[in-house]
Amino acid sequence: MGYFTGHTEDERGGPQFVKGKTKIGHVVDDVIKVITVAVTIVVVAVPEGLPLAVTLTLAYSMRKMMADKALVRRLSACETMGSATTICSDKTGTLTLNQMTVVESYAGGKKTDTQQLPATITSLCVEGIAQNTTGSIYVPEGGGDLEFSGSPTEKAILGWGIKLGMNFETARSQSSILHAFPFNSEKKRGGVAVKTADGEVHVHWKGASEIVLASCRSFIDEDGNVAPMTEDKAQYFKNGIEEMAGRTLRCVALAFRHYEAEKVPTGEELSKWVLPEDDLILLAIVGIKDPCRPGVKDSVQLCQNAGVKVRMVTGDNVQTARAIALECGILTSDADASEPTLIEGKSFRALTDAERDKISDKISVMGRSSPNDKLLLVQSLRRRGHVVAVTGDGTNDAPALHEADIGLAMGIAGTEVAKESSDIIILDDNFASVVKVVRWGRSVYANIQKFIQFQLTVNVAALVINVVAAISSGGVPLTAVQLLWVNLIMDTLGALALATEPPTDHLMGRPPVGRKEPLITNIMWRNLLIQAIYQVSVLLVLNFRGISILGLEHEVPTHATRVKNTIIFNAFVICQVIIVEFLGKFASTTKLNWQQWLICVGIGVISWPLALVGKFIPVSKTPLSNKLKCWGKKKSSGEGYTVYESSNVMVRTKSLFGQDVLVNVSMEKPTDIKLSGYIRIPSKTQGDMPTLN
Ligand SMILES: Nc1ncnc2c1ncn2[C@@H]1O[C@H](COP(=O)(O)OP(=O)(O)OP(=O)(O)O)[C@@H](O)[C@H]1O
Ligand SMILES: [Ca+2]
Repeated sequence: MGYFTGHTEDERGGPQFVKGKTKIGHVVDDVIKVITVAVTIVVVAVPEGLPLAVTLTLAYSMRKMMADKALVRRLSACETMGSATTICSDKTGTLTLNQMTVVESYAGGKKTDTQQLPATITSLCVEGIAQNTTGSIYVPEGGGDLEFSGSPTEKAILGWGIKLGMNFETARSQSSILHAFPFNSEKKRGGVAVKTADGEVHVHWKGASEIVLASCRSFIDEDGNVAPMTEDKAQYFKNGIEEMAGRTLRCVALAFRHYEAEKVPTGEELSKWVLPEDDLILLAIVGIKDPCRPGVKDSVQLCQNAGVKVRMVTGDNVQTARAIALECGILTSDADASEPTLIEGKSFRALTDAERDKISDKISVMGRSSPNDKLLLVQSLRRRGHVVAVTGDGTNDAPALHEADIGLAMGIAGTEVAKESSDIIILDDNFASVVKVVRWGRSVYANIQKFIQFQLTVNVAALVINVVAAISSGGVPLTAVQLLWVNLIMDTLGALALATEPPTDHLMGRPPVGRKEPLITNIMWRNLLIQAIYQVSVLLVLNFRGISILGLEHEVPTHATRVKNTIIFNAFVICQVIIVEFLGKFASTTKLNWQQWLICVGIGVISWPLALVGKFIPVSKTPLSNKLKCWGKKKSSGEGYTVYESSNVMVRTKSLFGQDVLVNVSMEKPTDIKLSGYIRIPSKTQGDMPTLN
């Protein structure tokens, strides 16, 4: 506008546009210039580096997390993990070592030493142990230690069998298996029906001690005779279990019953046979030691300091769970150990959804839980606004892993199905690695925040300077090339630099962001405004008064303007901590003398103490975005978060592996700037991309 009304000046100081005199070619040239600046300003204003930065920081941390024994399957899970408010962990294998040995046993109606057992008990126990197992024992040919295979619990029980004098091969050959019901976490027991050499049928059961005990009608006494399970005796065994469990032991009971051979189904029917599970005769109860992982206590403490509540959800006995929880610091004192802090899966299951929501927050330990109870707990916690991370290993943990905000599967003990439904696989099954994931997640979140703050500052400053200058004088101090260059640097180098910042310890010293906090916090707004205002005011002063301030009045006007603009550009860039000496002519800058350089550096350097001083300005707790509601950007407000229009941006970018990917950056929740979709665009060469949702 100013141009066509003759208000702008050309390089010789005369009007640039004189009606009838200025050539058409000139006008087109100048119009193109104006359009270039306009387009540049738009390019600068759009933070198109954001998806790149997000992808970069996620991909970078993903690679680093591999070293910390976490395999990330869904990229955005790392960032979500940073805002986790609670972790529901398994006990066996995650908090404990999963190295089990039988250290105590009840058999023959009392606490025993394996040596002095009557032969009837030993032979029945051996039969049950050898046949009712999914593990096996291998005897190395040249002698040496026996080799056990199977789950740790199975191995421990097989080991106890050896102590009883069992010879695995012989015991296996002495009877034949008719039908088996493999152990599962739902029923917490496994059984097998065998036919002995003399034609008898025995049904052996092995499983969670108090559950098996409840179906026993008799036991074998110290003389090897079957004796009825009186109330006294049942109580005696129960006390024994409680006492062992109280010392962190995991209790498994062995029982059997006779069955009429003629009643055993044949042919087709046999495979559908439901093994009889009542009227059992108790053979033995064993206490298995599975020590806490060293360092677990510290990891739990670390989580607590970070405001992340650790909960234990285990299939094990409530008392065992309690003892282990006390040992690793999930429970702090015996006083805690009452409902609902310590709860049994059964009672939790029996509640209604509303009742569950009332207590779920308080639950620290859930014992004797089935995989479905885990799911119920996760659902309830999520309804309470928690960001829930869940660990799981079994096939039927899949629903809970799926439902959780972050599902963590165990790499060693985990089944394929569990891994398939998880977001992250913990390769060494260790709880400490879970905590490391939290740390990485927080660092990812912080890096994205830093990048946004950085970009917004630069964008705001560049825009304001140019717009103000353009409106008032028609000329822009930062040219299109300069702006594009700055933009390039900001978007790529800025993304690289900030995305690859490693996590620091102080990340674990503050509470999690949870669901409610906006992505751009008030602190960020404050820092951003301070920097932007400083840069804008200094640079604008330079722009309008620069020539006199710098003492360039006596220079040729064109040169003076160039020096001034160069200073503005340099100061601007140094404000973003980047030096542009080598740019030379390309960005239409000229050589500066050392005093002029000093001014640039000086202006840039002031940004730094300013950032420190800024930290002392108090910031209100209510997110600024809430205060800005009236601006009409808001579409609807669900519980705890705000939904903005144009919430999804599909961006094409390159992954770290060099493939073209489409990234769907969802900004539905201010806390959740995340890759909600990640589609690989097929290319001829496909590297080993992680599978993403
Ligand atoms: N192979 C097995 N045979 C018989 N009983 C078992 C076997 N494994 C476990 N048990 C019994 O079942 C109980 C619960 O097992 P479950 O698989 O539900 O939990 P877990 O996976 O061992 O524990 P967590 O949930 O903490 O990982 C154990 O306390 C034990 O008494
Ligand atoms: Ca940009």
